[in-house]
Amino acid sequence: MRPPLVLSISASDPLGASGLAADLKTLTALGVYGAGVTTMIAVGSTQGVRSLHRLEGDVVGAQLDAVLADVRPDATKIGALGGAAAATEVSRRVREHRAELGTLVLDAVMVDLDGTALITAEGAAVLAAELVPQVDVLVANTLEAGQLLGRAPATDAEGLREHALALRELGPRSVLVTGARLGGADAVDVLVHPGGTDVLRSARVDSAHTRGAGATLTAAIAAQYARVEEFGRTGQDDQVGSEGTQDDDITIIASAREFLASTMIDAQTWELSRTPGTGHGPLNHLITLSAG
Ligand SMILES: Nc1ncnc2c1ncn2[C@@H]1O[C@H](COP(=O)(O)OP(=O)(O)O)[C@@H](O)[C@H]1O
Ligand SMILES: Cc1ncc(COP(=O)(O)OP(=O)(O)O)c(N)n1
Repeated sequence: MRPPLVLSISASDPLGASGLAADLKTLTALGVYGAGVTTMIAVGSTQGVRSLHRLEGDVVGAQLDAVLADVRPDATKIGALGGAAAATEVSRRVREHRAELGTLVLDAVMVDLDGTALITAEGAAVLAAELVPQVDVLVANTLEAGQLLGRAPATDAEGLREHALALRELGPRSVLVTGARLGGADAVDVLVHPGGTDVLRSARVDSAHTRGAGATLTAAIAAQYARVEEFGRTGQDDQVGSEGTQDDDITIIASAREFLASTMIDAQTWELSRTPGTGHGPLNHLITLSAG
């Protein structure tokens, strides 16, 4: 027996709100073993990122080599890379091990919710040219989608759809462009997948605790793919083949969005910071463990 396993390749933050910490908590909450490769330390807090410390490319490469020589992920999530060194090492390992990474989910992390750039221009270029074409599922917010396409960010749902369609032309099987930054009563995301285009809406949660939403969503997506893979492996669900089905993307992404909403609603009343009422706090990733 082996548990469903997701490899997260992400940055670390000391608050544990985003990046690797958010990923590992989300994976734990969803019953999936999480392995983690660190790309960068993003020093920050509820008040935002103070400084970025990118790991040398060979340190990122060595972590990838060690973990991939040892375990076979059911799904892999790529998050913040920080710069060209990590992006190049990750792209190379993805090319070499593509068939052994399970479903590959890319959170195209470029800008955080405070507007801080989390990747250099050179890193973003490697991400766009080398990684985007190789992934199964690409998730980008409006700024990231615009940057990947060299266009102005979308300003409405139709723009989200156009950008998702254009990004899918670059190679991913499915593309989710998240539109929370557009405002409005609902958080609207657009998914373009093999079955068509879907507008996914959920009630906007009015909360100061939204840091790490994209990280949490993409970790939850990877977790659901890993669980589907495990069902296929253990024969627990004969409807799901080991390669999944074309309808999996919409079902899995909708379910990951529901998980995200529950983490956001539960953290709404948290008072975590020494300076309440300022900044952006984390979600309650462990909602499934605390629910009575
Ligand atoms: N206030 C909110 N209420 C409900 N959903 C939200 C809210 N903010 C973000 N989301 C959802 O969180 C996910 C991540 O979106 P977004 O914040 O755009 O990404 P990122 O964290 O990468 O910038 C999306 O599904 C988005 O709709
Ligand atoms: C260390 C670290 N990794 C990733 C991010 C970006 O996370 P994301 O959820 O995409 O966006 P925010 O909601 O956190 O802006 C990050 N901020 N830090």
